[in-house]
Amino acid sequence: MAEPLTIFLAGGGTGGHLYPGIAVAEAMRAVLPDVRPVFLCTQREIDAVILKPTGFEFIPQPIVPPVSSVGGLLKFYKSWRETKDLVKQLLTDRRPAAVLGLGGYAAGVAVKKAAAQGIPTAVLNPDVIPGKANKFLMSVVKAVCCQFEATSGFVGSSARGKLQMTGCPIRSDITAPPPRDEAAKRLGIDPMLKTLVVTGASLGARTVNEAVLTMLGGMSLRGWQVLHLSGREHADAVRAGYRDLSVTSRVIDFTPAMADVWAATDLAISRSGASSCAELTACGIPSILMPYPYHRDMHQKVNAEQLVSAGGAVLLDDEKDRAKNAAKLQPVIEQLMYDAGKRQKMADAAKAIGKPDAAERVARLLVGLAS
Ligand SMILES: CC(=O)N[C@H]1[C@@H](OP(=O)(O)OP(=O)(O)OC[C@H]2O[C@@H](n3ccc(=O)[nH]c3=O)[C@H](O)[C@@H]2O)O[C@H](CO)[C@@H](O)[C@@H]1O
Repeated sequence: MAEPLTIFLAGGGTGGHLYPGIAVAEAMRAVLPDVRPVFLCTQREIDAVILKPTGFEFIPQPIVPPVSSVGGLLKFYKSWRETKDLVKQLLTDRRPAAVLGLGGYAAGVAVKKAAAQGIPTAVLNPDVIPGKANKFLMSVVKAVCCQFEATSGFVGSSARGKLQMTGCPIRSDITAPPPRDEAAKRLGIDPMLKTLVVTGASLGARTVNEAVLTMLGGMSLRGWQVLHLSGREHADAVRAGYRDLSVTSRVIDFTPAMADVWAATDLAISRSGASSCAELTACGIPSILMPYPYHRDMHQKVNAEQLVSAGGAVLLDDEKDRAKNAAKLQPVIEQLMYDAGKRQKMADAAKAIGKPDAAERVARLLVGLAS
């Protein structure tokens, strides 16, 4: 009997890196049932929280993020060396047929080492602007899987030929959404009310949470409820915030059931990480995007601009100040909440640039590289 094809998926540390990998792993199984995806993730708690329920094998690497201080860099180099030893062993023991980098600091060692050994490699690049790890890896990989055409303006001419506009892979249950009523029931929200979803991605976003709570203190929500995905770290503060408000709300710290969430969403306030953008467009959801304001390259803002220029979203800079953010948010929300026609136009525009089959495209590419 032929041995199953092992494929390494390297990266982690946030949902934004892991979920596209999970989507590709699921799609590879559909293309080739005896493929064996193995995740080389990080030791962060969120990685285990996300990967355990999938049933896919995962191996945490000792890698830590590079922090720009002498101590931080020393820690990073030490963890890089330890990760190199682990990866070297894994490449020998498990003999993967291909390696996919999922972006971020936890992808670098495995993709680089595999490429040096002649194993076919590719990276996912779902943000418009490639991150440091992807820039570092573009010269060694065979393919760079992108979500946005605009990425070609941010890479050198040698990498440009490797770009493939696959889209950002999305979990399969999200692209085949359940009926809205059933989703609302499972989420514990009222199916008769319209739903404003607030999300700061898998870890939550304190400034987004605070902006929304402050805004809600100054308005009433006729016919609407709020489903607030707070992030684990911020759940207590957000729950306490709603106690003082007369708003129908449900706070969930983190849920893997995003298919239910998006199926029940009428309007979203969201960060603009790559997967959030991919899900909002694939599902056709009108949104107000508040990009993460602390990255030097402001890549979430550039992601958001792609949805805005298509007409599917409104961009609102996060001023890192709850009162200023709330004051800017309120008129935009009020206008969209009570203008169903405008929401529908935005939903259609978002959907027009969505790529719901991205996972399958990347899976086929990877299986092709591996065989
Ligand atoms: C702060 C930061 O540096 N974030 C980066 C991180 O993604 P980060 O994880 O912050 O954000 P993304 O939008 O890419 O992904 C969030 C994912 O978490 C899921 N989700 C969210 C809440 C929840 O309760 N349950 C759940 O499953 C969403 O459905 C989505 O799939 O990598 C992305 C890809 O390089 C970048 O674009 C982001 O800038």
